[in-house]
This record gives sequence, structure tokens and C-alpha cells, in this order.
Amino acid sequence: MKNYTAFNRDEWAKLAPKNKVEITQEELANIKSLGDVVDLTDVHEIYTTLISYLHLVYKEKRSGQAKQREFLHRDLKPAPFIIGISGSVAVGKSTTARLLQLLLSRTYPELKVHLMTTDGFIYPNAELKRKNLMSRKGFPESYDMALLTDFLKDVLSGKDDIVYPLYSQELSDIVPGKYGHVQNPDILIIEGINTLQLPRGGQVVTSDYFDFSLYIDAEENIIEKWYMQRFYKVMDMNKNDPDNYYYELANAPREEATKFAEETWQMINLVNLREYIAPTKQRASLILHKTTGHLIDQIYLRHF
Ligand SMILES: Nc1ncnc2c1ncn2[C@@H]1O[C@H](COP(=O)(O)OP(=O)(O)O)[C@@H](O)[C@H]1O
Ligand SMILES: CC(C)(COP(=O)(O)O)[C@@H](O)C(=O)NCCC(=O)O
Repeated sequence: MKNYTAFNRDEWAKLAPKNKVEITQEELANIKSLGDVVDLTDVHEIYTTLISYLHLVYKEKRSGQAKQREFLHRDLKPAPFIIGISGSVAVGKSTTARLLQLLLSRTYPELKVHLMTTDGFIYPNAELKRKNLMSRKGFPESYDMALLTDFLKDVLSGKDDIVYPLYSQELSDIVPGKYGHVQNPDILIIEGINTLQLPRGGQVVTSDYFDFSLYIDAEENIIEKWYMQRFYKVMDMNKNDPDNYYYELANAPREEATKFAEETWQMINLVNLREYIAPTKQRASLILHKTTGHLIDQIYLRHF
């Protein structure tokens, strides 16, 4: 990894600006995914430096856009700054994304920061069944990548209200008739396992549109534990809802659910991680490496 500069926690924390953003443990409790507590020390030792660096890159882009407008004598609308977040299923992408959104909006209140996930671009289950792709959910072919790249082009072209489909982990499907809206943000954070993937069949690469990208990394066996813990939590939360995807499993003997989740991890998410997600790591602008307890122990910043 010659093109990355490595930092341990202390080295990275030392780069933080003097005036640190204030945030309470309650606010942190609101952004966690499912009852886990995000450590406040991570905010001080990791995220303060990270958002300060992101703001620097953001300002550079804005200044470049202003110079381009001046040179071209064209009043072009400044395109949003796009941050892509990638990494395995259950590595903590959405938790990190929510934390970044909160901290960026708090530190730079003049910035409108929108957060979304690429899960909404997975084909609905009915379509996956038609295509015989139900056991390939999350793999490149299960996403409508053309729709995703068209969506990103719309975002960058400055359209006022752009809709996108929403996915529910509890339904394990696209939510029918429900959409998210992107309305001229300054910064768009987009997280998903496929954000740094290369296209199949000559489509545009989504990361061509990113101004900055993050890959969240951890050892496979640790991610598997996070996956299992989240699985049990989502299942238990839905054990009284007969319409829910997890209902039958939640009310079956525990070993059945465990077997199902372990198989899903081994046969789907781990295979996907090895074949399609981990190979994109070296394309990220920054790699956050986590260890047990979601503790970030290494940061790698790409310098070429
Ligand atoms: N920094 C963190 N501290 C504690 N728990 C976390 C942290 N990041 C993620 N988690 C937990 O790990 C699991 C996976 O995280 P999530 O953000 O849902 O992953 P992803 O979006 O990558 O699938 C969830 O149960 C989440 O609450
Ligand atoms: C929708 C996903 C591909 C994306 O996962 P995420 O990274 O958002 O956790 C994943 O949650 C998924 O459904 N994987 C398929 C196998 C499974 O049910 O875990």
C-alpha cells in the first residue's frame, strides 16, 4: 500500500484542529444502528480529524469550481460534494455515515448534508425472483447500477428534487411506494457495499462521481460477529409482527435462526466480501480499520 500513509489513533488524533466539536453521549445514542453505543472517544480521536480533512477537500473543490466558472464565463451551478462509503455487509457503514452527517452538520451548520444508502438500488425481491437472483442479493448483478449512475448524474447536474427507492432491512425488500428525496445538498454521503465497484458491461463507474471515498475495513471473523449480533437484534425486534420477514425465524427454535444466519453469512455475504467488496478497498481515498468493539485502530490516507 505504497500510495497510502498509515496513522495509528494517536498520530491521527494529533492532527485534529484546536476547537473541537461538542457532542453528547445522548446524541451518539441516537445515531447508532440498533442499540450499540458509539464510543465518544472515537469522535474526539478519529472523527474530528476526519471531518476537518473532509472540509478541507470540500473547500478545495468549491474553489476549483469557482475558478472554472470564471475561466469559462459560465454561471454553472456548483455540484454537490459526494462522499462514498464502502465495506462489507455489517462492518458499520451506515453507523459511520450517520456519525459523519451529524458531525459535519454540527461543525459546519451552513452546509446541508444529505445521507442515503445504495440498498434502494437493489432490485425488489419480486424482480430478483424473476431473475433467479434471490441468493445473490448484494452481489453486483442484484443492483440496478444504470439507475444508480443516472441518479448520481441528476444529483450532480443540480436538479431540484431527485427521488430514489428505499430498502428496508426489516422487510428485506424495497419499500413499495416510498422514496427518498435529494434536494440540492452541499454534501451527499452515499453508503453501500457497491459504491467502489467497477462496472460490468461498460457502464459508468459510480465512484467517478465521488469527491472522496471511505472504505471501512475489519477482519472477516469480527465482521461475522457484528453480522450475527445485528441479525439477532433485528429478528427479536420483529418477533411479534407476522408480516415481517424475520417473524417465522424469530418464533422458531433459536438454533434454526442461528443456522440460517450463519449460512447466509458464509454463502452470501462472506463470498461477496471476498470476491467483490474487499478488492475495491485500494480504490478508497481513506481506509478506516476497525477491531473488536468497533474500535478504529488504523487509518490509511491515500496520497496518490
Ligand atoms: N462504532 C460502532 N460502535 C458500536 N456499534 C457499532 C458501531 N458501528 C456499527 N455498529 C453496530 O454494528 C452493526 C453493523 O453496523 P451497520 O452500521 O448496520 O453496518 P452496515 O451499514 O455496514 O451494514 C450494527 O448492529 C451496529 O449497531
Ligand atoms: C441489503 C444488503 C445487501 C446490504 O447490506 P448493508 O451493507 O446495508 O448491511 C444486505 O443487508 C443483504 O441483504 N444481504 C443479503 C444476505 C442477507 O440477508 O444478509
